[in-house]
Amino acid sequence: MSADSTSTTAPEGQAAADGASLPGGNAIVFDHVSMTFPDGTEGLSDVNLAIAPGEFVSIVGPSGCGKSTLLKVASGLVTHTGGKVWVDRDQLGYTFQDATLLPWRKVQDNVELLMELRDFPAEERRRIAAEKIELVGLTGFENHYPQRLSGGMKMRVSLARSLALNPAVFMFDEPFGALDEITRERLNDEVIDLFVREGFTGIFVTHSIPEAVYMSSKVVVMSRRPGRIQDIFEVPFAYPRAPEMRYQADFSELCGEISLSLRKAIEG
Ligand SMILES: Nc1ncnc2c1ncn2[C@@H]1O[C@H](COP(=O)(O)OP(=O)(O)OP(=O)(O)O)[C@@H](O)[C@H]1O
Repeated sequence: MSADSTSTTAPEGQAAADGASLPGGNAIVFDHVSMTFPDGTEGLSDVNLAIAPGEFVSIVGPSGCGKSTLLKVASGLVTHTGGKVWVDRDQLGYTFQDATLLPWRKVQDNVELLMELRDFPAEERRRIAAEKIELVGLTGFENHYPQRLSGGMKMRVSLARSLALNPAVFMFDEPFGALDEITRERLNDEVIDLFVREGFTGIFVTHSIPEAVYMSSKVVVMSRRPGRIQDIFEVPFAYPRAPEMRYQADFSELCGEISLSLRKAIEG
């Protein structure tokens, strides 16, 4: 069902059980969205952004500008105070900076968690979990507890857990910020691989401009708080992407343009 978290009824003909019938056929639409927290802090102001199915959009912006708030508004974790949000919340996947695994559950049981909450039959849960565990390269680790996994492996479990519900829209809130560079680059490639194979729409918050360009079909730069959309950059490189792309002149040039925009955002 399409969601407008102001809980007003969607205009006739726009309520949608699938992304195809969201406004303009988009997978997610922010229409003049603003968000003021109860203490009066303005998190977002007049955000307008439409993301088409199959796009991978990274969001960069000054610290505290409202990037996480934007994802939370989309997922319904917080309710926006103005405008409209359109997204099919039944088909949302979400990974956070912290893998948020339950320490007392083995890998298999962590991956089954969201399916359990949705009452999937046990046999189906096991089958889908095995499939997704294989997809993220963790076959053989099903019976390990999170404390025996590296940071990168924990993130893979978190990805598998979200992938189990086959999300049409997958939101990533700085998922690899705490990892070392090599692990981070490897996971970048794995997410791109999943994106190409699974065909979801991606929204990826990061502080790293090269990571944003490497992953995305578009990079959105937000202004400083209250966050607005300041600039949108098209990324002209085809998928799948080769790690060497990071050393190409046109890649560096685009990173430079985005960096300039970000500097303007920070300076206001
Ligand atoms: N519950 C809340 N009440 C009041 N203010 C809040 C609340 N949650 C977040 N904020 C404020 O809203 C602003 C946006 O926060 P948000 O976490 O979305 O920023 P961000 O761009 O993701 O930051 P960072 O890049 O540092 O992770 C910040 O100034 C933050 O302090």
